[in-house]
Amino acid sequence: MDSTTTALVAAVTGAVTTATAYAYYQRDWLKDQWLAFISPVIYNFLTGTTREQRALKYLKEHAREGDPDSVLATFDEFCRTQEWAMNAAEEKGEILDEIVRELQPTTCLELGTYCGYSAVRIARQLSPSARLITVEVNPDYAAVAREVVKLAGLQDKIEVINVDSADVIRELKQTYDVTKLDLVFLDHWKYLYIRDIKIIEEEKLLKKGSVVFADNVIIPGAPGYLEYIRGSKDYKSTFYSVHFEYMDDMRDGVEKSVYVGDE
Ligand SMILES: C[S@@+](CC[C@H](N)C(=O)[O-])C[C@H]1O[C@@H](n2cnc3c(N)ncnc32)[C@H](O)[C@@H]1O
Repeated sequence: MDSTTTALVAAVTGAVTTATAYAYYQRDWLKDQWLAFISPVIYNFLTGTTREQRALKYLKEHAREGDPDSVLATFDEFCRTQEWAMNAAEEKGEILDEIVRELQPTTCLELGTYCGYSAVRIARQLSPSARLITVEVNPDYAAVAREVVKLAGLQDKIEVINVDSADVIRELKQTYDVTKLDLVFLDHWKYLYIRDIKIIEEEKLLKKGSVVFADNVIIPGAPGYLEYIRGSKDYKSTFYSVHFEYMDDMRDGVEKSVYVGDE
């Protein structure tokens, strides 16, 4: 072998070894990317359906109609055994459950419905006179969410609105007959948390004791949100370190902020 060939073989061997070592050490990350983003695209292409449609089909086949707990457990099962989906999932869901149990909210707003998992989670614990308005900008997701809500038997408690969150917040008082919000769940696109909490404040929708609960403040993170909410004298915030949805090897965080400002 001449010196050029030797150098080439050494470079290729080095590159392959480095790539293999990198893939080995990043195997959890690679597995997560595969589950969350790559495999759905392939399944969608092969089946002509979307992950959300497949989830709905699974729920209709396996969950007990009119039983929110069964719908949630079946959705968790789908995400753990079939395909990953961006639901708040069990661990964050239990924190949300505790907030709803303690707060006993009358009027709740969720930004980011997706397939309705967290909406069902919240609404199943609401008192008969309470309601949840949940906002989803994607019409396909909103359509699936309405079916999931119906399957859980919660259609009288949950209103799924298919509009951009900012537009709904500005219309809450006029169009949706909301005076104040007891609970706000921020779970839409993360860069919008800061925009929308400011609109909620401008619209004077919070009262003393209202809770703003924000998901995914670490992964992927909500730019500017934590700095804003923790730096404001109007909130008392608590951070919870939790696992990222359905990924037991990845840590995320949620932030609960109690409004203590002027009404
Ligand atoms: C993480 S998912 C929500 C998951 C859901 N809360 C659950 O746990 O079941 C985020 C959703 O927010 C929606 N979204 C993003 N930007 C939005 C906006 N400006 N207004 C309403 N929905 C939005 C996305 O389409 C997506 O379905």
